[in-house]
Amino acid sequence: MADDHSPTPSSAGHLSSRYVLHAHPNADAWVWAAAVAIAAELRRDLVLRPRVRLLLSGGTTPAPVYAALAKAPLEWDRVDVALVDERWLLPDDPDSNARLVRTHLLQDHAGAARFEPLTSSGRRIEDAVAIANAHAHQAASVAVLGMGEDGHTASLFPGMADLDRALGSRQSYIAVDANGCSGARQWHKRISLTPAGLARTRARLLLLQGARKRAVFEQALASGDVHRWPVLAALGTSDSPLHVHWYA
Ligand SMILES: O=C1O[C@H](COP(=O)(O)O)[C@@H](O)[C@H](O)[C@H]1O
Repeated sequence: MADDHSPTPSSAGHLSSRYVLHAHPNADAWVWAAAVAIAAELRRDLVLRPRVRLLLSGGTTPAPVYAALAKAPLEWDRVDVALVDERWLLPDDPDSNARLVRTHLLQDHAGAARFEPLTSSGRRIEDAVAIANAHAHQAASVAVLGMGEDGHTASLFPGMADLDRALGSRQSYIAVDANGCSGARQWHKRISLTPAGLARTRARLLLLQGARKRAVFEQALASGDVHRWPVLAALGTSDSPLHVHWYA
């Protein structure tokens, strides 16, 4: 399914009801539409619950959206911010997803939010995963996802030895080793949200930039093979589709 800005791609086939494509004319429109959409999901749940949960990705794409979202006038002191995935790095490491979120989201109004990094000094990866799974009992209002040009999302990489275990897991988070997956670069040891964890979030957004990523997404939809294109695990249902925000 696509919105007014863009025709439904014919290659989307039977998966077309599981996502909505929002094609934006430029970077500014993309940033503000995505930030407004995330804020709206949070605001909706803040009316219903004492605390709400927001799951965020790292990588090179989302920083400007996070900076715009930080300016949203929400009751941020009732928002728990957690990560979709993390490289096995300490939260203050410049290459960690936690550092990206701290630098770009936890500023302005959003500085009042409570942040739960996935890693901590002296914590073993098994303990980090157990803590993440305990926190995940509180269902998230919204998850913000990215996608690499290899078709990975969160830390679910094509060809990863742990991919089947991740796809079949009933846990929300697992530790993975993406050794040999070029998209994981030097950070092969990671913690990732699983499709089961993602299914527990009420809404999900995928942030994409550039013609290459759009082509990768189309290729994934045409193939339908989640092992080759793990981003397909992010697709929602016809009742709760994945919202894909894209600009060229
Ligand atoms: O390694 C990661 O990559 C993906 C995609 O990142 P991008 O640089 O292509 O935007 C990201 O969504 C994920 O959180 C991160 O750990």
